[in-house]
Amino acid sequence: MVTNPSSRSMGTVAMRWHGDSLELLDQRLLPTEEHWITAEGAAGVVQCIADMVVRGAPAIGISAAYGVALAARHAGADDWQAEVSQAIQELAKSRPTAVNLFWALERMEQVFNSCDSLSDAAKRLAAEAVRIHEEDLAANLAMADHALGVISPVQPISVLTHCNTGALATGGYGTALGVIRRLHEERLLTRVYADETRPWLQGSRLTAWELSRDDIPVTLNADGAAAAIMASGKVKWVIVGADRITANGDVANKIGTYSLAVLARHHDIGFMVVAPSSTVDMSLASGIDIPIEQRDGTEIREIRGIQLAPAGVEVFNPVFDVTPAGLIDAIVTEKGVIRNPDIIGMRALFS
Ligand SMILES: CSC[C@H]1O[C@H](OP(=O)(O)O)[C@H](O)[C@@H]1O
Repeated sequence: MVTNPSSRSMGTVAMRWHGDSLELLDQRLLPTEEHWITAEGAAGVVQCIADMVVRGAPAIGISAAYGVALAARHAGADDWQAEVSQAIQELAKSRPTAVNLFWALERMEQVFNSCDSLSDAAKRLAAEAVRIHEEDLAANLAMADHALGVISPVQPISVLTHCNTGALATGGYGTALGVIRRLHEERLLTRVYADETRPWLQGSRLTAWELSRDDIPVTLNADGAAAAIMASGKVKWVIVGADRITANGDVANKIGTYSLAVLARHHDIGFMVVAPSSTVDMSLASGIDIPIEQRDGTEIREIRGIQLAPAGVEVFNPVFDVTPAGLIDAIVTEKGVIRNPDIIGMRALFS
């Protein structure tokens, strides 16, 4: 029996699996509209990932896994192997930076390679996608436990976060936002400062929405205000997610993360990265090897069709940057914590 893991996670969810169809909450429309899209087969999932209906490294991987399951479900009896293979290839092209996508597709491909009939593939690929989803939720809960051990606050603290790493970006609960959620549950959180996260505004549109829904105290700030917030002594930790972590502990995350790490070091504030092991890519030696997605300049020139800049002005829009391991105090995964990450610490946990 294929279940919907989202039904077991508390509160906000990004996706709903029904055994034969996948619904995605359209994150482009939040916070003003809660609209669910039914993905039209694997091609529909590719479109939803590329257009950022669903986004966030773990959520992309989970959605892609469901996309492969849908490909098997919709495949023709004669050509099912070619159709599923093709779907895996198309899904792999949907976004380049978050390694969770490729990790999930590899897991699905392994199952697919051992299937001997279409009905076997349809059943087992759906079950594997659900497992990937469930494991991600469990990893988030485990990471929150580990992170609390690192922070070990004796009294409530305020923290600063960037982008959206919550239930919307994952299989549920969240990575960095899961840690923040746990601090709140333990009454150890005074307030979250949430960077608005230009240009796509994951912070203002998604994080502020998620936290407000759960009555977690949040103050939204322009990205440029982070330095002043840190200088004021208000925050003890900067807590962020990741899209890819390389063998030496370098971290690709939403554009603007690197500058936060520099600022945190200057102000002697802890800098924590929270990500499941599916975000770790030990095949890349360092962050310089990470493919950084460049998105269309329209994301900076306009907001929802409203012109913000001279039409056609040249735009530089890399949507991720790389934070060098040396600026990170702790990488928290469900397998454990790497303090002051380097290749030795990474290998100790991931090889
Ligand atoms: C726990 S999500 C990791 C990550 O995904 C976000 O990117 P995007 O919204 O472009 O998919 C961001 O970098 C988050 O930190």
